Amino acid sequence: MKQDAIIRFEGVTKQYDGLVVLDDVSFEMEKGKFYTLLGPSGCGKTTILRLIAGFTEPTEGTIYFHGQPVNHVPANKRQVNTVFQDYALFPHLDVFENVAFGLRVKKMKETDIREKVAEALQFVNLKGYENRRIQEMSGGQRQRVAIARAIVNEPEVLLLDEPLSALDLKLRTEMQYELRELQRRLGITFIFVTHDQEEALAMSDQIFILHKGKIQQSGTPKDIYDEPVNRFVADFIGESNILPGRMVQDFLVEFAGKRFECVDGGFQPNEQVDVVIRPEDLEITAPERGKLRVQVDSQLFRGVHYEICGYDENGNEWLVHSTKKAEVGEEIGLYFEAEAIHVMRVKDDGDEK
Ligand SMILES: Nc1ncnc2c1ncn2[C@@H]1O[C@H](COP(=O)(O)OP(=O)(O)OP(=O)(O)O)[C@@H](O)[C@H]1O
Repeated sequence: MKQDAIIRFEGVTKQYDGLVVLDDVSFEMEKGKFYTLLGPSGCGKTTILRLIAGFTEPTEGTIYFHGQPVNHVPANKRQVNTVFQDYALFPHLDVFENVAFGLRVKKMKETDIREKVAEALQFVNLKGYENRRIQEMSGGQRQRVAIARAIVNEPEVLLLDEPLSALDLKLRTEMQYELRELQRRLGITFIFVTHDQEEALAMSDQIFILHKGKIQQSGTPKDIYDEPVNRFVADFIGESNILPGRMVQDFLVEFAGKRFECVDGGFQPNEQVDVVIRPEDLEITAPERGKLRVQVDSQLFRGVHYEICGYDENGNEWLVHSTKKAEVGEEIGLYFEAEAIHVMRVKDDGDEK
């Protein structure tokens, strides 16, 4: 175990009425990092948060905080606070009293409460809003009140369950910066749940990708984007061209009816593989200069690039992001470096093939 692991799951399974929601999940989280649980609806993200918070217990396996088992430790005895999707603020109380709530429950002295609430509101840039009613606050401000209410308790871990999903895109992007910055300043562990892959890539130190009750991959945003371990991850994170292929030998892979040099090794000769090439790693050339020939089927202007879709001679679909324009019906060449080819073992990702 790492020295500063604050939370550890060991073989954690969670079932509801016989339905396996988490299946033998193990991981560690360190102090002071920004973690994101990412995955499609129903993959078990909220269940992990509920297990960490102590709202529910594992069916099997053990959860440790600082190396101590906590399966039976109640929620109010854990150094964990949660910011919920709907914020769960008290509409009849003003901002100050919403933030002070947990401290009053703990029967803290009034002077200490004033000091701590002021500090928490300062942290989320809401100084001066103490006497406002919740109804008079915007969506982004309510979000910040909810965060202040959680951090005022000085938790070791802050759980955030899709906290930005109610906000419009512009505010959401602003709050992404704010939350990330807040986490850095506070230095506490944030565990953030989202099903938005761009949000996860932008905010996290480490991402856990969940699917069908299993962690498919964990790593830094860059690791996961550059080196997805299976089809599910490659497809879920960013846009990808994913093709079935065969490893001829190390550093030589066959797909789309041709052989290409690549930088991946350690495979069995003739091993079946999946090949990923990101759309931005494809370059449009004259047909005779490309590694593949593609007939352009559609084109969309996306502001920073054109999104071009076409088919090669074998009927494989190709998505290309390019600053160069192409004409529908035109034959183009696609060039890519050996480094752009990412070869993955055909691993079971829980999906029916
Ligand atoms: N208390 C419960 N009783 C029975 N089934 C539950 C319960 N809580 C969750 N589930 C089921 O467990 C599965 C995982 O739920 P969970 O809320 O963890 O998913 P999620 O990844 O957070 O999804 P979403 O993004 O939609 O919130 C779902 O199929 C859900 O219906």
